[in-house]
Amino acid sequence: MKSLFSIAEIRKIEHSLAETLPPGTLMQRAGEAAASAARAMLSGRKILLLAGPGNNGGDALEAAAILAGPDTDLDAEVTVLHRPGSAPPSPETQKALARARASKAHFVDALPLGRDWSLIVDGLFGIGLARPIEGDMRALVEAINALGRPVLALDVPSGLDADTGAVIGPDGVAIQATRTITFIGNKPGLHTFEGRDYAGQVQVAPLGIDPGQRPPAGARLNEPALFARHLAPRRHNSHKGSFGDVAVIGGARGMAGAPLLSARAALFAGAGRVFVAAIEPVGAVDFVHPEIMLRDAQDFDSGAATLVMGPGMGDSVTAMRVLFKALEGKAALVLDADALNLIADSPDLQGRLAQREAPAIVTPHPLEAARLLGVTSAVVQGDRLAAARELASRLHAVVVLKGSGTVIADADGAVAINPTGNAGLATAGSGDVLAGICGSLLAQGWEPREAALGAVWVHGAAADRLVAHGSGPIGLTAGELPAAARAVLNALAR
Ligand SMILES: NC(=O)C1=CN([C@@H]2O[C@H](COP(=O)(O)OP(=O)(O)OC[C@H]3O[C@@H](n4cnc5c(N)ncnc54)[C@H](O)[C@@H]3O)[C@@H](O)[C@H]2O)[C@@H](O)CC1
Ligand SMILES: Nc1ncnc2c1ncn2[C@@H]1O[C@H](COP(=O)(O)OP(=O)(O)O)[C@@H](O)[C@H]1O
Ligand SMILES: [K+]
Repeated sequence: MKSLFSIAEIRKIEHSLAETLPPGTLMQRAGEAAASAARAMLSGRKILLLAGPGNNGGDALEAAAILAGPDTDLDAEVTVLHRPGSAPPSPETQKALARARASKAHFVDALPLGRDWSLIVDGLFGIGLARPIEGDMRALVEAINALGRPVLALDVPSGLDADTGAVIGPDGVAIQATRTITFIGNKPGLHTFEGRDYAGQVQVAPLGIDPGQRPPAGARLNEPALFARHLAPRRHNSHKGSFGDVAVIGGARGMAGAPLLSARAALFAGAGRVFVAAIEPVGAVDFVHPEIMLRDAQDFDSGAATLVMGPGMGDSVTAMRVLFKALEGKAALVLDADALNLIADSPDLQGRLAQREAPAIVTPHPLEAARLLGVTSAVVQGDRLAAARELASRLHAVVVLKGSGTVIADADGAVAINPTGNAGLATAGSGDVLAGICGSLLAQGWEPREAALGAVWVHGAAADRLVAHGSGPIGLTAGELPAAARAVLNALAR
């Protein structure tokens, strides 16, 4: 189980352990884990450790004491840049400092000239960062980032909020790490918003704490185990009616491509029959995928189909009418793009959505989520988990808050962050593909939460697969995603 612990949850674990473990045990273990991670990353002889005023600095000092200590077989030059604060350090940090001072580590007060560090270890601030990094600490962070050397961050890159993945700001700075070794448990902020860029590869050091001893975490990383039960082999004796119908409703004038992308994705993700009911009909057939049945949204009877509403739908009277009808009906719904903007403008439609009994998945990007919540997109991004939770509870739906580290939340408060995907997805139409996959899995009988988790995971993995084969991230197109998603789904099913 890939748990993600908030700062408050980690502090609670720390408090309960303090009663049973001798003082300083956790810091010693953190220092040992940090020293082995540093050795594994090291290619060269010069290590610089940055030690800040708190216990994160203590971890770095422990690591320095080990790397340059009497028992080391490491042939390296260890330099420590120690920045104590005005308040006295904790007793365990004082001990770590004494051990580091007694080692062969060389202490400096300012960043030495030269850029030939083989590795820089960031122990400036961890989960105790209380305000933006300012003054000479800020200058130090900027100077370290400008060096462009490999950086191992301890617990969390200094300056990053471990809960939200936001650089603590306004206009804040954070250490740009190559790798982050995070202690006790994994943390949400390392995996969403700016977190993935700042943390680099994330490694968890449990510090000898049995995962079973930790209380349940409030969030987790998405993984196939969360939805794999729906990937059972298909029965030989099945027919197109066995895998559900999807109808994509959208496509205002000039926006015909959006519902077609959704429909293709629904088809490639395994739905039995796929329709496009267009607001502004474009033609009789999709010549690339003649399997898709094209209809006119005005007089379309969707029957029992799962509806994917919104791709390129616009805000015309017709769009409003079909949305209203869908909210009145009993079909499972995926609401995306313009459908979300129409709902954001109408408290009545929001109320209707919240009161429906049939499943609904809503797939806002941060601006659409902001409109639905009546805040700015900066507020949404400032705490993506909270925004997704709030929206799921208000709309009584599964919420997929898109972006780097997509957040999936349900009305019961369960939250997951998705680890797949890459910046190649930052291209027009990739959201339409995601909505189509969501609809397809719903139509095939997946539970809404699992359909959302599965669709987001597969969509990201499809993009990762395309990048691995050289078709991205530069120039990856949304139209390539459905076939890659199909390959990912079949690989998972095997
Ligand atoms: N929680 C635990 O059980 C463990 C914690 N450990 C380490 O301890 C860290 C947390 O330690 P702390 O609570 O001491 O917190 P930090 O070391 O993250 O920093 C807190 C210190 O920085 C100061 N400070 C905060 N924001 C500042 C700013 N913007 N500018 C200047 N000074 C600022 C505070 O006044 C305080 O002195 C973790 O991230 C981890 O690295 C480890 O030793 C392992 C076990
Ligand atoms: N940098 C990124 N890393 C991972 N996923 C991303 C990134 N940028 C965008 N995405 C994903 O791409 C999709 C974009 O959807 P959206 O913003 O609705 O675009 P559009 O409406 O043009 O299709 C979402 O699934 C989003 O999570
Ligand atoms: K740090």
